[in-house]
Amino acid sequence: MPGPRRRRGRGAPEPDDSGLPSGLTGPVDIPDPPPPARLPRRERFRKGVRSAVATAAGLPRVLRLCWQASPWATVMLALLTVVVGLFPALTASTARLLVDAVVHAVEIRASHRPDRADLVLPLPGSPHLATTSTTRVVFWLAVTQFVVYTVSEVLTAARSIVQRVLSDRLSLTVSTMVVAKASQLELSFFEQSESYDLLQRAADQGTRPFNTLTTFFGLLQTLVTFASMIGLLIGLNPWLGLIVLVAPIPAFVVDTRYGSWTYARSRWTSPVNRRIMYLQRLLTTDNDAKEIKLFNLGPYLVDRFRLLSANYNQRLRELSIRRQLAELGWSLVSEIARSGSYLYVALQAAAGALTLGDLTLYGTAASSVQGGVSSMLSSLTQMYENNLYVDDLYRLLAAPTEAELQAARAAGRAGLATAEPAGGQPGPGVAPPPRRPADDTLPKPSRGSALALMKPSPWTAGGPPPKPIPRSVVEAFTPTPLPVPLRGDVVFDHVSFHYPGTDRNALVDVTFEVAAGETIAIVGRNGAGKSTLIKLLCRLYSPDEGRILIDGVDIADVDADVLRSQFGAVFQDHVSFQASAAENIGLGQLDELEDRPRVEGAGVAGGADEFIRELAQGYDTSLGRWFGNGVNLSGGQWQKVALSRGFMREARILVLDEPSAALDARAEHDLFARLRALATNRTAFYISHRFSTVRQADRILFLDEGGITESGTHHELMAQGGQYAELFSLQAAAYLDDPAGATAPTGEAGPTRLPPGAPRRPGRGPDPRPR
Ligand SMILES: Nc1ncnc2c1ncn2[C@@H]1O[C@H](COP(=O)(O)OP(=O)(O)OP(=O)(O)O)[C@@H](O)[C@H]1O
Repeated sequence: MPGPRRRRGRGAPEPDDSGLPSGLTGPVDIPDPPPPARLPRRERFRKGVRSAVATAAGLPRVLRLCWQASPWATVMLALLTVVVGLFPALTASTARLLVDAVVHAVEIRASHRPDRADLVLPLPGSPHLATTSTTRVVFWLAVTQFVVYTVSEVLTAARSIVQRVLSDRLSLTVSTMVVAKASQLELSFFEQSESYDLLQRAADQGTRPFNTLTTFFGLLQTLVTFASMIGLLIGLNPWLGLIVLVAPIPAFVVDTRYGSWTYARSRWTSPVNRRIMYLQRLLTTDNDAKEIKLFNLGPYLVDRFRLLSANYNQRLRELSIRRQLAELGWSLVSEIARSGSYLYVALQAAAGALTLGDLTLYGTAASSVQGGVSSMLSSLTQMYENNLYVDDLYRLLAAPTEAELQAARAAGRAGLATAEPAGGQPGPGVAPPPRRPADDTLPKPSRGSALALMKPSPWTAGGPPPKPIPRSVVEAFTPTPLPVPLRGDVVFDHVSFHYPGTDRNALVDVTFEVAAGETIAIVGRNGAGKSTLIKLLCRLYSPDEGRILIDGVDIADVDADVLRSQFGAVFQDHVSFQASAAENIGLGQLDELEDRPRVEGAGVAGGADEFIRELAQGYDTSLGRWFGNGVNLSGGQWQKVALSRGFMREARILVLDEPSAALDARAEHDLFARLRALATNRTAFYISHRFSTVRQADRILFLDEGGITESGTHHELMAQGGQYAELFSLQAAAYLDDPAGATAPTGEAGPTRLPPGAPRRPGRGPDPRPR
């Protein structure tokens, strides 16, 4: 089904749901999240049940994560937890026996009876009676109590150690999963601010799965303690047992309520938190320091950082204080119930209905049971709260990877029904456009559902994790191999594209063919779509419509890594790695990182060799000052290093996006000469605003508002007298100090006048100033 025609014009950024569309300005107050809808009692109950089920259902995935992190630590922690859970009952029973033995000894002394105690020994056959002195009994019971305490302490310490080990491993596993996942996602994922928030929440909450696990094991331990204690307590008085059981329930309700509030608040404040981190980065990295100082932005940014951080912390503090106060109120209710029942037992003991040992046992058991109930309930609350965060982790992990999306798109094109994966991927019943076999005629394919594939993913904004792309779809996809050796023919076949989150087409129906070995210059005014075209060629994004073919193979069907290994690229916003010069270049071909002759060869090709050799340690010199005492390079030198990295590969296709922006005229001239030499048998795409270089290309494509408006050699375009001719003349005139821009050098023929009637459109076209 044809998709809607997109507006051609400047795309407006999507409004940020946080109400703070800028990272630098806007209100610093964090508005309250919208109040949760007040649900009828029955609905609240249902919701509660659903939350409980979701919390319980979340447990197996946490256990799986723990098992993945360390199977032995998971098992050890489970065992130790259960064993440690038995000890409070054991300690209470020993204490009761000890107190009763002491009371017995005191009574014997007071009544001057012989000092003897009868012991019932649990031996096979009939109960065996042994007789000993009361002092001995007291002595051995005290020893037993010491042993019980000591073993309990040792086991508790062992559990803490295992817990620590598991926590570290789990944190590492989770953060590795998060960064690995981030590296597999499509570039489009990063275009949405919700994605960033989700990524940040998932990365920040690396310990949450572990908290769920410890809480769960804590719950188990409490259950064991609880079951053993409640038995002792009910033996004394069933009603007392009931009171201590029920008293902590209100505190649980308060806890649950605040648990979901805390999570809602953290979701709400996440965009603010991201802004705080952005400001922190601006203020602490050397790249940004120059402008921050020059424009004296430091005090403003610091102030904003302080205000945002203070508000953020205040919000968290408020919530925490409210929670503490509410919990305090309800714990007082529990305390009154506990003290009242203790008073009752004490009165019973005073009246002789219970022994002192019973009183001791009751004291311990009652506080243990009550503590147990509230700890079980708060464990459930914590598990519920942690589960909400763990959901974020799983929501991120469920985001389809680049490879999965490729498989889903291929299935869509082949007309296979795929299960509906949230996030706008093709679902059952999506009628994809018929894809034509690659041929020379290249009729225009119809608009299709591929647009839907790139829509912002609604699931990043909350809700249940998306349904994953079915394994069968992923496994059914077999990437098409590229021909070996690759020639490097490139065809754009009616390609249109818009960036996710915008409603403007960055490329509109772009069609052209490039023969292997051609050097193509792409020119056009700022924002015309030049870099976008290159990004699509490298498959950093997928076209909404149309196809891109390399040697007749649709790149949508090629494995992304295989495809990209055929490209040598330098981007406008290249990376300056804080690493040695050799590493900066060698990273262009990771498996050849250590191959120094090759690295140096690439350095020569990129024009960096000369100045690198003059550095103190040559190619081993550290570039940038983040780590160690490195050297800072000039913009042009960094660009030459990036260019050299692009030349590290034996790539069939070279993509240079404004490689000359920071180069002086001589350096650019040399670069282009080298490029021509290196590009023999290689296809090269060269984006530049410098027409003196551009004119040397085999062919020039002129882009305007996302479409190709002119194409040909320099001479052909000058003869056409179109936009290219106009802009070339403007730039040449600036060099020749001819403000009218009326004279125009054309190739080797020397300056000529623009053809009469050639359009002049001031304000359009690339920056005509000489660079
Ligand atoms: N990541 C992005 N998300 C949304 N819109 C984008 C993104 N990158 C570029 N655009 C928009 O797409 C259009 C084409 O941008 P592109 O970077 O391809 O232009 P360009 O011709 O390379 O410009 P320049 O000469 O300034 O480098 C512009 O309107 C730009 O605002």
